[in-house]
Amino acid sequence: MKYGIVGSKGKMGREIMEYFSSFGDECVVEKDVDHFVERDVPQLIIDFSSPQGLKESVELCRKYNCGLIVGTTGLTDESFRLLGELSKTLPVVQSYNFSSGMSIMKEILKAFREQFKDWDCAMIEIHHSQKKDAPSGTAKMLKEVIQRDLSISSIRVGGIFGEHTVIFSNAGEVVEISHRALSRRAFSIGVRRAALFLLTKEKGFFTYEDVLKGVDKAAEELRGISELL
Ligand SMILES: NC(=O)C1=CN([C@@H]2O[C@H](COP(=O)(O)OP(=O)(O)OC[C@H]3O[C@@H](n4cnc5c(N)ncnc54)[C@H](OP(=O)(O)O)[C@@H]3O)[C@@H](O)[C@H]2O)C=CC1
Ligand SMILES: O=C(O)C1=N[C@H](C(=O)O)C[C@H](O)C1
Repeated sequence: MKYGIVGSKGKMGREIMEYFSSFGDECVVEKDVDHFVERDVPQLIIDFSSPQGLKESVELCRKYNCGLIVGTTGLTDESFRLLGELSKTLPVVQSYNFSSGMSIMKEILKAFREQFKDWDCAMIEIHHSQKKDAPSGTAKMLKEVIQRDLSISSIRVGGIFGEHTVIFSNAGEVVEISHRALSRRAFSIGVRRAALFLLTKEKGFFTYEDVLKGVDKAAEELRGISELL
């Protein structure tokens, strides 16, 4: 596939380019703050930049008439308004966490949140020291899943790729539900799944859970990508 990346020189941008190139995918548009390269027309744009960068991604999607994958966190109401507008005519996949383990953690929390309703609850998220936003996008997303008010502690240290722990405790016990990314590959694998899903859609707003539900094995085999599963 031919794709473009906004945030191409960033940590995730470089990881995605490396992973996608192992499938023969071609990055034909690169965009950063002072960098723009256009080698061909992309079939989709991938945004791992900043809320400001996302505005540029939306403009690029209109220019190339192609879909958008958004991994950027710290999005504002205005960001979601722009994505909602775009999704009326083109497909958009947005997620604050493209790892499949995090989708499973969300399912676990959905299944058990009711049983923990009388327990205290708090969250800790730990990321590398260069991360700009706090709390992380994933922490905000998990808070929505848990459906209650809780405190989130954010730690920024070293090169940690991303750790999220939800703690339930009462006077006598503690239950912790944790996810830890062991490398950025955990995210880029999900981004490529989302890209293959996006290419089958004409328009609409989708989450990564929609991608996981909608990935059709037969269609994947037809495209020769069954090694992804
Ligand atoms: N959803 C998910 O699964 C994941 C999400 N993320 C999120 O992805 C985003 C990027 O993370 P990461 O790669 O670590 O960050 P980096 O700071 O390493 O990279 C960000 C990149 O975006 C570029 N950028 C920033 N603003 C603009 C703009 N206005 N226009 C064009 N380019 C811009 C920067 O360009 P320049 O260098 O020129 O400033 C840089 O290359 C963050 O929001 C992070 O939270 C990260 C990992 C997983
Ligand atoms: O900035 C990061 O690195 C990450 N950001 C995402 C977030 O804010 O939740 C996802 C992941 O934890 C890595």
